[in-house]
Amino acid sequence: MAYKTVNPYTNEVVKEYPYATQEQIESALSNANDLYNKWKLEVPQSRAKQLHEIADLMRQNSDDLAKTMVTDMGKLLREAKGEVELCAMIADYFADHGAELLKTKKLETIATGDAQVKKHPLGTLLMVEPWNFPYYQIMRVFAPNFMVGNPMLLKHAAITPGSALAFEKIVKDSSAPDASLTNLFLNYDQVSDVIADPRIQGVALTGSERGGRSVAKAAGFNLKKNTMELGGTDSFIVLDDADIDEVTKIAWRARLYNAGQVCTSSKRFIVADNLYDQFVAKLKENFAKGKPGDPMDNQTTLAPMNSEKAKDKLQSQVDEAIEKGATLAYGNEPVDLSGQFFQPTILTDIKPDNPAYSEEMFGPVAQVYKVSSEQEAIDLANDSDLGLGGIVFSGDPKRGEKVASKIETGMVFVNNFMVSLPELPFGGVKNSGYGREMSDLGLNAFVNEQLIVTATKPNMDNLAGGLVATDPE
Ligand SMILES: NC(=O)c1ccc[n+]([C@@H]2O[C@H](COP(=O)([O-])OP(=O)(O)OC[C@H]3O[C@@H](n4cnc5c(N)ncnc54)[C@H](O)[C@@H]3O)[C@@H](O)[C@H]2O)c1
Ligand SMILES: O=CCCC(=O)O
Repeated sequence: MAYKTVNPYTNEVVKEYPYATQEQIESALSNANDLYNKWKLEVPQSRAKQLHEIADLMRQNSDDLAKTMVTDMGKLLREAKGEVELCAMIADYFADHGAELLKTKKLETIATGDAQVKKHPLGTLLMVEPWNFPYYQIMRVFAPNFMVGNPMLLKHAAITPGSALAFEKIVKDSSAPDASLTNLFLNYDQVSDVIADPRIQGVALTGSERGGRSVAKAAGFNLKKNTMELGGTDSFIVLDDADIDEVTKIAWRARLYNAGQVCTSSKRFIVADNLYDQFVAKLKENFAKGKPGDPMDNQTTLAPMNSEKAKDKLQSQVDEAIEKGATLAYGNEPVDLSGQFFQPTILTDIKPDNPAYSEEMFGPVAQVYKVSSEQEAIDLANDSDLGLGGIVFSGDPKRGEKVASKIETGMVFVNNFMVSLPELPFGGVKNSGYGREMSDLGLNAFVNEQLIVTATKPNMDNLAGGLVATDPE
């Protein structure tokens, strides 16, 4: 069995699903292509009502949807409900603004005729998604592309099949056409085959660098447009004039939210030397407060990790970091529960030759670095192959903004927690990937921006310097 829900709190195997059959794949591609041929003749506004309906259905079914996610990958129930609400907000946002953002743009030109860029759908897309936000990752691609008119096939993570089916059901229960989103339990070879199919016109992946490289290779070989939302080692810079009380209220949340399994979690805290001791002491105090337990229980504040495999990988990264010279400032004790719990852990004194310096740790482990100048903080933040997000704290927001603009990542927040909202572009640089999701940038990721220049009759007068054949006479 290929796709499997294993509850990471109880370790119970809840349900298993086989890989998709060739017939299922062919039927999904064919139905999606038929829908594309229908949608391309319609205006985006005609889909807004259906997208609002999907938002409403998500809100009405929030409890069940949230519980499905908790069973699949173990996040806290109240965080799961927050994720469902964010999905509904994203759907509402693109339903309200999609048509306006996709409207035809007129261009000023010396060419003969009226020039305009029209935005057409591209065709069917394949989205390949990870388990850490089982619905939100889908919705980031689904809502904008539904408005554009691109039908979608979903390949979700093998450990979150329940969430994949629940999202698909919401779409099918709405008045949106069934082929708007089809879930397929694909294996990696089937992913490559689907990408190669001429009916697929784009691929959106969120996941690891390794997964990204594989899928981008197949997309590149087949000349399919693609976006890659990959990992991060985001820094949280505390400048020497920062308000340490405000900083410490945010810092632990920025690391421990979703059991630390967030691409934009603050993974490297880079702290000015005058505030370092206070920062580490307060981080330890806050990390010690987590109450492990059943993620369905509202009293629990420390959720299990998503799987035994993920926990084992994090444990081996922490063990190696310590073996190679890092100081264990807090944590790394076993949690006395049978689920996949990892005690929040703080590592310091990590030198550049320690593998932990450059690896992404995808769980509740914070690295803290001491720096003696603003420039040292910037250099350390940029000394990474990844470039997703980041946070800068300063008593002077203008100074914080200046430092933020020197950080080589796709997103930086000054004096606050990073938030993801439909109107804000999301994405990274370097090995964190390329392209953006959400906002107008995400909406335009898979659009044919078609130039049309309309003249009433030919006029050669204004073509001097243009690429035209020389007059034979
Ligand atoms: N930038 C972002 O928006 C973002 C968001 C969430 C997670 N992430 C990153 O995702 C990673 C955690 O997720 P993961 O480890 O499950 O990622 P992963 O790359 O293993 O899996 C993500 C998806 O890609 C599929 N996949 C992986 N390799 C593939 C291959 N060779 N062919 C076809 N499909 C393949 C998986 O089955 C899954 O559906 C972390 O690095 C995290 O930072 C990034
Ligand atoms: O895990 C990555 C997405 C989380 C976010 O939107 O910040």
